[in-house]
Amino acid sequence: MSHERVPVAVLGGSGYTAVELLKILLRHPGVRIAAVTSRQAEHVADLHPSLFGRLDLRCEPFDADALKAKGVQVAFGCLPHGTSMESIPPLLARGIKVIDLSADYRLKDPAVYQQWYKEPHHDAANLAHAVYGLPELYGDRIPGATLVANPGCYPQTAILGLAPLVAHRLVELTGIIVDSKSGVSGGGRTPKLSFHFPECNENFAAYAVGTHRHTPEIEQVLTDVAGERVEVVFTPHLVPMDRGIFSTMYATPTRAVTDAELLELYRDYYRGQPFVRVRTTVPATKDCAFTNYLDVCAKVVRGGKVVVLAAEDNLVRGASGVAVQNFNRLFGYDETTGLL
Ligand SMILES: NC(=O)C1=CN([C@@H]2O[C@H](COP(=O)(O)OP(=O)(O)OC[C@H]3O[C@@H](n4cnc5c(N)ncnc54)[C@H](OP(=O)(O)O)[C@@H]3O)[C@@H](O)[C@H]2O)C=CC1
Ligand SMILES: CC(=O)N[C@@H](CCC(=O)OP(=O)(O)O)C(=O)O
Repeated sequence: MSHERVPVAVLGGSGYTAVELLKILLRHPGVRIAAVTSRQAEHVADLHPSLFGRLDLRCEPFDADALKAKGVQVAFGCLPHGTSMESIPPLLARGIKVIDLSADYRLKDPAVYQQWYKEPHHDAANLAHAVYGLPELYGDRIPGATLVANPGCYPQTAILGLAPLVAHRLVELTGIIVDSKSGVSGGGRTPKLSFHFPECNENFAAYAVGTHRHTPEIEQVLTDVAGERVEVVFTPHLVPMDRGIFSTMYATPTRAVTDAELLELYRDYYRGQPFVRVRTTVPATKDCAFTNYLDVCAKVVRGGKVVVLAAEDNLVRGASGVAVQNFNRLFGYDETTGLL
């Protein structure tokens, strides 16, 4: 298929997901970066020296009319949740599609959003038609979407790690344990005390125990996959490394299973999916670093529990890579364009 390059905008240009996205978009043959918005009136390469000589563009303030006038067809929202749902409605109203990397349009029920995000949802109208952008599960819904809610970083490891098991009811659907670890870039570039070098270096700790806002996202999608309520205990940890997420999931099988059966099950479930690698060996964050791959391996251990191990790069597969996967589906490109 031959395409004109699609003019795109990146919102929240100074952040980590934005720079990762810009690097991918620069090597995408079907994209023209028409605008980068930021509250900082800087050249993009001054905010991100790694883009020096690669992108000659000044950041501009967010203005939906100005983006429309530039012919922007799709905006990638790299903004914090809360801010995102303020910026997105004027874009949609002007016919600009949006791939939102924030969590604002992931949870179907605004009351659940308020419960876990501790603020009311302000855009229920657009929430109602947002498509959850996890291509391996909802790929068919993406081409016709106007608003794609890019999935969360931790949730992708848990959802893709557990989906084959819950889809086949091979494990009990409640009490599944999701024990996750993230590198510090998972917290973004905006400074915060716990990400300050002396605080997190040589340190390892859990946070948001029992309260992390990715819990309802994981449950919402796995419940959809199972067709019955799934409940997880999700505990995130901060690891003193730059990037990567590793999740270990523990589930109780509903009948005796073997490693060979699990391998077959996962291979079948992800057949034809270019970015999920079903492994026979234990994955590691370095195996997926700087790539859009999510590696997964399921094993039966002593006592009969099933243990699932999943690894990804939080900034690529966890955010900007999967956003481009969604872009490819929206605009009819091969799913892997720009990503291999
Ligand atoms: N980091 C990760 O691994 C992942 C992040 N995400 C999500 O992607 C989004 C972006 O994350 P990330 O890039 O890490 O975050 P960063 O903190 O690195 O960047 C966010 C950018 O948003 C802009 N911004 C911040 N506050 C405001 C505000 N009040 N009003 C307007 N703009 C604001 C800033 O850009 P500027 O100063 O240029 O205006 C800032 O650089 C978030 O919603 C995050 O939850 C999703 C998956 C993984
Ligand atoms: C290490 C760290 O702080 N991680 C972040 C992940 C945030 C993130 O990226 O959230 P979304 O995927 O929902 O946008 C956190 O736990 O809040």
